[in-house]
Amino acid sequence: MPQVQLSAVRFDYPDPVPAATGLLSGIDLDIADGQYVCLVGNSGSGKSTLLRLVAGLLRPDAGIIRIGGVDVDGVPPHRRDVAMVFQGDALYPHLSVARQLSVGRAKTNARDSARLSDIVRFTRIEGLLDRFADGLSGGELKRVGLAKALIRNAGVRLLDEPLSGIDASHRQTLADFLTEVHQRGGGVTLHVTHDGQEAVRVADSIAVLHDGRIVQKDDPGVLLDKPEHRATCRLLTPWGLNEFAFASASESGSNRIELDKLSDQDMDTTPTVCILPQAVSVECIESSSTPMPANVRPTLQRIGGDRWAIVGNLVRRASNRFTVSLPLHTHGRSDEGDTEALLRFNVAGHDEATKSAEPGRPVRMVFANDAVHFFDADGWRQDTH
Ligand SMILES: Nc1ncnc2c1ncn2[C@@H]1O[C@H](COP(=O)(O)OP(=O)(O)OP(=O)(O)O)[C@@H](O)[C@H]1O
Repeated sequence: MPQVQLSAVRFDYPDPVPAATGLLSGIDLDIADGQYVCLVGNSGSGKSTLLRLVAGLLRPDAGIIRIGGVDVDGVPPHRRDVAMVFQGDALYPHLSVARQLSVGRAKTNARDSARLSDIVRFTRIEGLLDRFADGLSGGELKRVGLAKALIRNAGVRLLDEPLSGIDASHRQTLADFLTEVHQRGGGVTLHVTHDGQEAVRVADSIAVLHDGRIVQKDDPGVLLDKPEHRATCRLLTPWGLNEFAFASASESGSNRIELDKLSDQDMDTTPTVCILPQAVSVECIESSSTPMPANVRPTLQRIGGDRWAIVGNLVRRASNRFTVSLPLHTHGRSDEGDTEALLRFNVAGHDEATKSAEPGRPVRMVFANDAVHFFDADGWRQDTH
């Protein structure tokens, strides 16, 4: 039963980059036996560090790590039933790839040989078996490192960015192979990636690491429908996420919400509104109407109980991608006057109204309730709107 549990795990390197909370400041993560979990987070958020803690290459400052229900504090890496693929894989430079794959392995039986040849085929390293590690490209090293880890047949597979540096045409096959290895081998796979879309494709469950904690762990569908933290939204919708500062709601409640430009310094300290680009339709307001004036603050308006609309000027369309500009005030700097700030708003529309929209005209974008998410100043979901 190689389930993996981290409880209140804290870790900082001895000379940490100054941070308010520390690198890993209280990780709670529960991975059941049989689960394929992707850990997503920004670069530098501590994903590789977390894998190293589970592997036993680092020791937590506080908290407990259990593998198969057993506290593994003080248990060395080779006694933890884990196999790890590192980002920059460490291979022996003076050994052929074929020898690297057999290092540390007892004599194989027929079943092991069949497994080995599957791994060699799916990682596409047949042509590399006689080569030495120090002559391999980054992508080739990655595939050999992956093969070496998978051959170990451990109960816990720790994969650090296993698909980065792999050709686009091979990524899907290799991703499918990783899930197949997981299904056949059982146990736990913990796969680190900064690519939210990769995570959605391969994982049973996605854990989002932000600010030293796991802010959400759930089925990919749940994360996409109900992101509990804006980090989830940002990581799982890296392209085309429309994010604004929440400027104000009207007195009558929350049916009209004024938006503002989200500046880089306000990214993590102000209430925000995220609008997903999926399932948005763009309607022409009137073919003869002139573009919207620049001094109108963009307003998100509820239309009916389950849809929202916002008006902007269509500036460009390419295939189904639209760029709509919203004239914005500069957030919090009213003393500087109404600076016209244009924001690109990308949508993916498919219906007839969307197809007839022409650049240079005002348009109304309409989206369903579940495409709009509100977050408080600390980034947590607000369901009151
Ligand atoms: N040995 C070390 N000593 C000191 N600081 C380190 C060490 N290794 C990593 N760090 C720092 O700890 C932070 C987290 O690093 P880590 O590699 O865990 O992040 P990551 O989320 O995996 O990033 P990426 O996605 O860019 O690989 C980074 O700021 C990194 O510079």
